[in-house]
Amino acid sequence: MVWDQVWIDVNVATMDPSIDGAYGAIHQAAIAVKDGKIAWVGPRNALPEFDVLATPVYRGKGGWITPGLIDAHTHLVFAGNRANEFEQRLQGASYQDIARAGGGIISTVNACRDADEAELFELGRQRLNALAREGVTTVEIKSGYGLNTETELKLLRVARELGEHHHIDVSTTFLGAHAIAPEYKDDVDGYVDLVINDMLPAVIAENLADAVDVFCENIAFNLTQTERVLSAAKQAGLQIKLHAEQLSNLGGSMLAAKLGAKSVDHIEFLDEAGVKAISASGTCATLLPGAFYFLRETQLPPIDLLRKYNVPMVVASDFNPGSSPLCSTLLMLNMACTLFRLTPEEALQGVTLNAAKALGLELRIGSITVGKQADFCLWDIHTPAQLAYAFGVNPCQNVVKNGQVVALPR
Ligand SMILES: N=CN[C@@H](CCC(=O)O)C(=O)O
Ligand SMILES: [Zn+2]
Repeated sequence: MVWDQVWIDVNVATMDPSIDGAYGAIHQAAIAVKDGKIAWVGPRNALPEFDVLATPVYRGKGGWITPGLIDAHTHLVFAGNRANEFEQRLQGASYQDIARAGGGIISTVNACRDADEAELFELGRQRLNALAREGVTTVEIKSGYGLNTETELKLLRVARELGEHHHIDVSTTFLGAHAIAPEYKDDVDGYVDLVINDMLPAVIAENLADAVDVFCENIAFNLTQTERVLSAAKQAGLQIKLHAEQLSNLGGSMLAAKLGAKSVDHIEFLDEAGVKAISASGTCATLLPGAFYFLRETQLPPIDLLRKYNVPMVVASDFNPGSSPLCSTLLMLNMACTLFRLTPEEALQGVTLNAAKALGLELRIGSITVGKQADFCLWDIHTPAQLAYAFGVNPCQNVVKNGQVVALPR
């Protein structure tokens, strides 16, 4: 047997639900890789004979291997920063006050309209490097800071180019309905027409989006407007997801469930009826502890209800300049446990297999399973719980992407 590489002297948290036990763990394990895929995984003493002269063998010194981490909700391509609003909020202004006064998302929109693609690409590359150092191998990147066709296309082109020039795979999401463009502040439905009839066709023509998202909220788009955009996206064959129940309960998650959304995101104000609806539709619940922590204006999401109805919980950074300027998926693991009381295993599921589900990629990534893409990380830890337990000293030792050991950016 000749494989491309073999890993031994490791413990493996496969995150594969078909393997019994916490984390789908295999202790004293081995992994074999062939043609960019997982070819074999199991106990070291069951590893089939292989040609040791022809096969590179990596020793993990008893560390743990997990699937490559997936950050399934980011707004990572943006220019400018909103530290001034951070100061305003610390002096008593709310996120909604600032948005209603013409700041918030619109502040970043102005910066993005002025920025060129090269500047946006370099900013995005640095942020992807930060996530890559923490073992992230797939990232979702949304647009939503253009609010005109030209700039929404610019942001999505940059997101696509980042995926082409970085080892991290990028899944892109069109979020033209992120806020009402200043030019349409008195004609919201007119702006929704622009999103559906002008932006969406242009995004599709250049194949720039894998999914479409909307911000359904009292400072953004109501249920009717949200349904118009998501229905148009579905009709065009794109996956849909929704920023829902972040600051209030408009019933966005119920609508998303009805339309078969891959995920509803934030959901701090989600109620039991909404949880039952997303459970029935197989929609994932994307938890964004960074926004909860940074804004401190919302309430805890209904974790016990999500558990009760077996809703797949996703954990993501929501990295963006306004509500979650926290570019760290490892920090989100810690916050998912310390703030939202997830178990370390639930949190790790949230950045592996469940995150893959939220992106429609669970057949390809998210667990260490024979036939899946060989995306995995070696960590200098004694138990997988350490990934959520401690923060600040990065335990990531090696990253394998598509079966290639990658040189992590310094
Ligand atoms: N709430 C909507 N969108 C982002 C925040 C965007 C911003 O404030 O720039 C979020 O997911 O939190
Ligand atoms: Zn977001």
